[in-house]
Amino acid sequence: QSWGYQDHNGPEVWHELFPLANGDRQSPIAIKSSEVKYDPFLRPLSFSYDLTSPKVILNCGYAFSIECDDTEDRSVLRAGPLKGSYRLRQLHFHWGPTDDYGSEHTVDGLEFAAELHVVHWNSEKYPCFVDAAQQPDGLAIVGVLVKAGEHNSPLQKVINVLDVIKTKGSQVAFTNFDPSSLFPESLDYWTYHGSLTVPPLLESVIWIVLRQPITASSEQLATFRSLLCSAKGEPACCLLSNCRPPQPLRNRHVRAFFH
Ligand SMILES: NS(=O)(=O)c1ccco1
Ligand SMILES: [Zn+2]
Repeated sequence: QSWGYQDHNGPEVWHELFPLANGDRQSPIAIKSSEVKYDPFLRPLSFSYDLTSPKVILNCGYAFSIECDDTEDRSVLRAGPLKGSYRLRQLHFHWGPTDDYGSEHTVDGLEFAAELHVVHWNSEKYPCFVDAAQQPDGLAIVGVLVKAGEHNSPLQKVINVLDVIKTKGSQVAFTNFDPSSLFPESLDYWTYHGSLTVPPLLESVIWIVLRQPITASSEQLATFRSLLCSAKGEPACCLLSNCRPPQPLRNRHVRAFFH
């Protein structure tokens, strides 16, 4: 694709090709816990994931993603801030060049080493992901902050295959994996209306950012950075960072499930 995360094609110039970049419900955002509002009508998150939904792990050039079979309602996210049920589509990570930053959402000015995104689409209202991605309530993405620290063993299953998908466009079978094995113990969350954080930056996402970070070791985080954004046969170019900085909140409020 034409865009990326380097100076010549990164987040600061995405607006030239994708005008939504300057929209009024862009993601990520800087969450300020003193400005969120507890909402007693928010419900606990409810998810049910089928181990066999994940099918392949893909190096898409700007990240690696675990792509799931979303041809039926086998793995879904419900309740929380959502109306209806949202079908699991894919999960992927964002990271930075060092352990000091790499998350997309920040909390009280704190940047985390990485961030997991678990992407779902509103399969009750829309026929497919691409249609849902055009609607204001089409997508629900769970964001999980990743702190540098203890080794993360469920994550190691993912990391072990990254050497087989080093170059952009490569993929390998990846199944029998439970995405919720990557969730923290607490499902406390903040929620707000935002967008995809990569082009085309569509403003169709109900964001659900978990308050409790998970950890990953420095070695595990370093493996993310060893992925290449170049295709096989091209000069090697490491994917050192793929995080978009926080965007203006504009006329939005962040609600909290907890208080
Ligand atoms: N980074 S993200 O989760 O907003 C996303 C999902 C699909 C494209 O971009
Ligand atoms: Zn993402």
